[in-house]
Amino acid sequence: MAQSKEQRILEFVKENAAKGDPQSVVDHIDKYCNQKEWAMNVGDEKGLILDKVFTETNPTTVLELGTYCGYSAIRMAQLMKQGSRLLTVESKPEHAAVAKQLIEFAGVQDKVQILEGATETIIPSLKTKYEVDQVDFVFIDHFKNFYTSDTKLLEKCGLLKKGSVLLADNVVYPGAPDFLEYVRTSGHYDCTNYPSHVEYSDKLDAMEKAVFKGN
Ligand SMILES: O=c1[nH]cnc2c(O)cc(-c3ccc(F)cc3)c(Cl)c12
Ligand SMILES: [Mg+2]
Repeated sequence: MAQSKEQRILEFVKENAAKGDPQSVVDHIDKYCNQKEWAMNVGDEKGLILDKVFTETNPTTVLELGTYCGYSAIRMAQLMKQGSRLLTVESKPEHAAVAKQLIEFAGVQDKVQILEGATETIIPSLKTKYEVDQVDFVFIDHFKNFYTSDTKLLEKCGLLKKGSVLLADNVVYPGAPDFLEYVRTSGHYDCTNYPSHVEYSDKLDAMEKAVFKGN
């Protein structure tokens, strides 16, 4: 079986990064994806926006939609306070397998739980199966077609509280126009746009922060 790009990223990190050092893992993923093969990690430029919004929120319960290789999960885990937890949802088993190994190599496995499956199936099970009450921070970075439906599902399942922060990647490229329309016009969110660029590229992109105002 030929090695996948994600497996090559994992191998590069294991051979070059410092084990147990999340920032070293993040830096080496960026180094590989800048110099060798592009990959859809949030990256260093948008990663700084993620860090800033995450730190401002200082969340206890974090949900990520779209794990991929675990880059943003590792980035967030190193900023998380004692006793907080990150649940990250990944639909592709081969991506979840690489993410699990990178998260363990980084030493943040005690804070991060990977949930394999479709978001529309997992979100309704968070309260009962994963003992989640409400989420303080949601990083949306899976597929643009599911941004709006998953946001509405989070609302319907009572997972958002006044002040819960949604941060969505790629709202310009590949783009999530219906999501922007929804959060900006529904009346349930206070929105902020953060212009940036596609990871490891000069293509324009942006992230959108949407703070839930309560029901
Ligand atoms: O599918 C994605 N999910 C989560 N994040 C993504 C991302 O950050 C970037 C891209 C992307 C951008 C430009 C390009 F030329 C090819 C791919 C995708 Cl496609 C995703
Ligand atoms: Mg993305």
